[in-house]
Amino acid sequence: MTETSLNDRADKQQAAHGGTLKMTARDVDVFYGTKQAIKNVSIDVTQENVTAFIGPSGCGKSTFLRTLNRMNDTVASARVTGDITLDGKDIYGADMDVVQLRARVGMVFQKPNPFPKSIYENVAYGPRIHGLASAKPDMDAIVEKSLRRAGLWEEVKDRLTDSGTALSGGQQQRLCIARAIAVDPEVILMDEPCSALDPIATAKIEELIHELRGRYAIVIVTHNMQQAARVSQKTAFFHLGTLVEYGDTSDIFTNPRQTRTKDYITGRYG
Ligand SMILES: Nc1ncnc2c1ncn2[C@@H]1O[C@H](COP(=O)(O)OP(=O)(O)OP(=O)(O)O)[C@@H](O)[C@H]1O
Repeated sequence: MTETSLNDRADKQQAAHGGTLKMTARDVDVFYGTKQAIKNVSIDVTQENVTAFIGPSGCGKSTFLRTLNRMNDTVASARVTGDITLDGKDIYGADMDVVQLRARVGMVFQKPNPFPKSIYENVAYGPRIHGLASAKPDMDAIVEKSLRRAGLWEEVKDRLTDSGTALSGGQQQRLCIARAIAVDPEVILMDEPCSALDPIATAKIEELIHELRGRYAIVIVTHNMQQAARVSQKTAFFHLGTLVEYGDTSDIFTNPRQTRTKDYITGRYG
């Protein structure tokens, strides 16, 4: 295929999705036992955009986020149906290596959860189990690069042997982001990453999200509509397990098409 036609194809893909398609979900249902938490959700996650999932408590944002790296597999009662792909490949397919998948689609949780180990070890652990570094200098380079990308290097470079749990909450969360980055992910899922942080630590994480945008496809669940407006380019509004509306963040917040979205963003419920 000529370079021109490859470019044409890429342009068309961009036009179709407002970005390069990274993950797709089609007709996804999630059940906990007999209770249905997600109903028929279809959405595209694009490379260049930060995608925010918003909606009232219990609407299924976290449940849906966790389908994107099969984190729901760890919940015995959870059952997922429908199709979810990463670079066109079915992530629920029999030949998908779940450990590999969770490195490619990393996750940062609501409460910072560093291992009770040194700062260095927190970052080096993943690359070690995935065999990404063959010698100490390689590992040192991965640890430094990951901490730099997470905006933490300057604060910790002289105390890499200190425990990760001794850092402030905001630093711990950036350490968890560095840990996700260390295994070279393609997508980073963030489940309310700032809800346990003060406003200054929150601002740093938001700044970091801006810096990481494009290098990684990012999906963030947030309760905070201002945060969604600040950090994302695409927003998905969930209500009672359904995806009510998905579009450009600017449209969702200024010109929503659905009454339920409008009611939520104007504070009528939530
Ligand atoms: N492990 C579980 N077992 C059973 N039900 C669950 C489980 N996790 C979530 N649920 C239920 O699934 C529904 C969706 O929950 P989920 O946590 O995904 O919503 P959410 O929008 O992320 O809520 P919040 O904003 O409060 O975190 C809720 O009714 C919840 O009670």
